[in-house]
Amino acid sequence: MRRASRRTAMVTKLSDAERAELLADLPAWTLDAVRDAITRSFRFKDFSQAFGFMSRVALLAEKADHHPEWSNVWNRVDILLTTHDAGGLSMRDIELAKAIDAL
Ligand SMILES: C[C@H](O)[C@H](O)[C@H]1CNC2=NC(N)=NC(=O)C2=N1
Repeated sequence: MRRASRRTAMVTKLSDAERAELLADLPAWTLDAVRDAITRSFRFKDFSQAFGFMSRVALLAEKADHHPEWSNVWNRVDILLTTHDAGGLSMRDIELAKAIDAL
Protein backbone atom coordinates (compact mmCIF):
# COMPACT_ATOMS: atom_id res chain seq x y z
CA MET A 1 0.00 0.00 0.00
CA ARG A 2 1.20 3.50 -0.76
CA ARG A 3 2.01 5.35 2.41
CA ALA A 4 0.15 8.63 2.88
CA SER A 5 3.47 10.30 3.66
CA ARG A 6 4.92 9.53 0.23
CA ARG A 7 5.83 12.65 -1.68
CA THR A 8 3.71 13.38 -4.71
CA ALA A 9 5.09 16.81 -5.61
CA MET A 10 6.74 17.01 -9.00
CA VAL A 11 10.47 16.82 -8.84
CA THR A 12 12.59 18.50 -11.50
CA LYS A 13 16.20 18.32 -12.54
CA LEU A 14 18.45 21.08 -11.27
CA SER A 15 19.54 23.75 -13.76
CA ASP A 16 23.25 24.31 -14.45
CA ALA A 17 23.24 27.44 -12.28
CA GLU A 18 21.45 25.68 -9.40
CA ARG A 19 23.79 22.69 -9.38
CA ALA A 20 26.91 24.87 -9.52
CA GLU A 21 25.74 26.73 -6.43
CA LEU A 22 24.48 23.68 -4.53
CA LEU A 23 27.48 21.45 -5.27
CA ALA A 24 29.80 24.09 -3.81
CA ASP A 25 28.40 23.01 -0.42
CA LEU A 26 29.15 19.34 -1.15
CA PRO A 27 32.90 19.31 -1.88
CA ALA A 28 33.28 15.60 -1.11
CA TRP A 29 30.80 14.63 -3.83
CA THR A 30 31.67 14.23 -7.52
CA LEU A 31 29.34 14.96 -10.40
CA ASP A 32 28.81 11.98 -12.69
CA ALA A 33 27.81 13.57 -15.98
CA VAL A 34 26.93 10.26 -17.64
CA ARG A 35 24.33 9.32 -15.01
CA ASP A 36 23.54 12.94 -14.08
CA ALA A 37 24.24 11.97 -10.48
CA ILE A 38 26.56 12.71 -7.59
CA THR A 39 28.84 10.09 -6.12
CA ARG A 40 30.92 9.67 -3.00
CA SER A 41 33.06 6.82 -1.77
CA PHE A 42 33.38 6.15 1.97
CA ARG A 43 36.01 4.02 3.72
CA PHE A 44 35.75 2.63 7.22
CA LYS A 45 37.87 0.64 9.65
CA ASP A 46 36.14 -2.61 8.82
CA PHE A 47 32.93 -4.17 7.49
CA SER A 48 31.07 -3.67 10.77
CA GLN A 49 31.64 0.11 10.66
CA ALA A 50 30.70 0.24 6.97
CA PHE A 51 27.49 -1.69 7.54
CA GLY A 52 26.58 0.44 10.56
CA PHE A 53 26.91 3.50 8.31
CA MET A 54 24.74 1.86 5.66
CA SER A 55 22.06 1.20 8.27
CA ARG A 56 22.02 4.88 9.21
CA VAL A 57 21.86 5.93 5.55
CA ALA A 58 19.01 3.43 4.98
CA LEU A 59 17.00 5.07 7.77
CA LEU A 60 17.60 8.52 6.27
CA ALA A 61 16.62 7.25 2.83
CA GLU A 62 13.37 5.72 4.07
CA LYS A 63 12.50 8.89 5.95
CA ALA A 64 13.11 10.97 2.82
CA ASP A 65 11.57 8.35 0.50
CA HIS A 66 14.68 8.83 -1.59
CA HIS A 67 17.07 5.94 -2.00
CA PRO A 68 20.72 5.62 -2.96
CA GLU A 69 22.25 3.39 -5.58
CA TRP A 70 25.17 1.91 -3.70
CA SER A 71 27.56 -0.94 -3.26
CA ASN A 72 29.66 -2.26 -0.42
CA VAL A 73 32.91 -4.20 -0.52
CA TRP A 74 34.17 -4.95 3.01
CA ASN A 75 35.10 -1.50 4.43
CA ARG A 76 34.09 0.56 1.39
CA VAL A 77 30.69 2.02 0.57
CA ASP A 78 30.16 3.67 -2.83
CA ILE A 79 27.07 5.85 -3.08
CA LEU A 80 25.46 7.32 -6.20
CA LEU A 81 22.54 9.72 -5.86
CA THR A 82 20.20 10.58 -8.71
CA THR A 83 16.46 11.04 -8.99
CA HIS A 84 14.82 8.36 -11.11
CA ASP A 85 11.50 10.22 -11.16
CA ALA A 86 13.25 13.28 -12.67
CA GLY A 87 15.75 11.47 -14.89
CA GLY A 88 18.69 13.21 -13.22
CA LEU A 89 20.00 15.29 -10.36
CA SER A 90 17.37 17.04 -8.25
CA MET A 91 17.11 18.82 -4.93
CA ARG A 92 16.29 15.49 -3.31
CA ASP A 93 19.80 14.25 -4.07
CA ILE A 94 21.35 17.40 -2.61
CA GLU A 95 19.25 17.05 0.56
CA LEU A 96 20.14 13.38 1.01
CA ALA A 97 23.86 14.05 0.38
CA LYS A 98 23.81 16.77 3.04
CA ALA A 99 22.07 14.44 5.50
CA ILE A 100 24.65 11.72 4.80
CA ASP A 101 27.51 14.19 5.26
CA ALA A 102 26.00 15.17 8.62
CA LEU A 103 25.94 11.61 9.98
C1 LIG B 1 7.11 5.76 -5.10
C2 LIG B 1 8.35 6.38 -4.50
O1 LIG B 1 8.01 7.55 -3.83
C3 LIG B 1 9.38 6.69 -5.53
O2 LIG B 1 9.61 5.59 -6.36
C4 LIG B 1 10.69 7.21 -4.96
C5 LIG B 1 11.41 6.18 -4.10
N1 LIG B 1 12.84 6.44 -4.01
C6 LIG B 1 13.50 7.10 -4.97
N2 LIG B 1 14.82 7.20 -4.96
C7 LIG B 1 15.49 7.81 -5.93
N3 LIG B 1 16.82 7.87 -5.87
N4 LIG B 1 14.85 8.36 -6.97
C8 LIG B 1 13.52 8.34 -7.07
O3 LIG B 1 12.97 8.88 -8.03
C9 LIG B 1 12.78 7.71 -6.04
N5 LIG B 1 11.47 7.66 -6.05
